[in-house]
Amino acid sequence: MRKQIVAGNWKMNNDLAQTETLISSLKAQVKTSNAEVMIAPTATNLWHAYNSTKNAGIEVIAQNMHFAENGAYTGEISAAMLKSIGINTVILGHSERREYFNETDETLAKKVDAALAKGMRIIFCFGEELADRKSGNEENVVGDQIKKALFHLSAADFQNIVLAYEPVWAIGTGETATAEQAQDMHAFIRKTLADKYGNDIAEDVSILYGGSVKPANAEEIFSKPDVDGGLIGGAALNAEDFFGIVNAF
Ligand SMILES: O=C(CO)COP(=O)(O)O
Repeated sequence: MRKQIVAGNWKMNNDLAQTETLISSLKAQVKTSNAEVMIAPTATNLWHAYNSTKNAGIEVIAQNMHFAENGAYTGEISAAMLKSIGINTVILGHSERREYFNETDETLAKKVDAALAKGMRIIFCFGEELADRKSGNEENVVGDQIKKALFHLSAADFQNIVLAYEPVWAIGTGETATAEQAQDMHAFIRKTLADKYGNDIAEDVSILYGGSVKPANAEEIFSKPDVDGGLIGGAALNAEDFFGIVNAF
C-alpha cells in the first residue's frame, strides 16, 4: 500500500540542546495525521531523538550510512549500528551527499543493498540539476539515477523503498518546482518503475517531493495524484512550519 509520508531532513543543524527543544515543540504539535511523520536529526543526536520520541507518532530516521558492515572506514556509521539504536529507516542519495561527498550511483547501489540486507527502509533521493532541466534532459537524468542505483533489486525489495524526487535547483533556494512539474516527474518515475517491475509495484511505491516545500505550497503539491508526501529541509527546523506541511494532507 502506498503511504503518505512527510520527513524532515534536518541536515547538519541542531546540537543536542536544540534537538531537545525542537523535539519538544514537535511533540506538542503532533496529532493524528494521514501521513507518517519522520525526522532525520544529525547522527550524534539519533539516540537521544529515538528515546525522546517513543510512542509520540514520530519516527526518527538517519541521514546517511556506509555500505560496509564494519571495519576501517573512519568517521562512518553502518546499518547495524543504526539498527542497534532503534533506527529502521535511512535517507540515501541526497544531492548534498552526491555533490560534497562524491557519492555515485555505484556506491549508492551498495548502500541500498546494505540497508535492505539489514531490513531497513530507504528513502532514496535523486533529482536533476538546473542545467539538465534547462536543456530538457531532466527525465533522462532522473531515469538514469533510478536505474543505476535500484534496478538490480527484486520487486519484493521495493516494499522497503520510498523514492524522493528532489530537483537540485529547488533545494534551499526558495524556488519550488510547480505542482505540475512535480506531478509530471512523479508520473514519469512511476512509469519507469512500471516498465521494469509492473504496475502493481509502481502503484505501491511512495514518491515524495523535496525542494523548498513550505506550509504555503504543500497543499497544492500534495494534491497531485503521484505525489505521496514530502522531504522537507529548511521548514523542518521549525515545528509550526513542519506540522503546517504535515497537516496539508
Ligand atoms: O534537501 C531537502 C530535503 O532533503 C530540501 O531542502 P529545502 O526544503 O530546504 O529546500
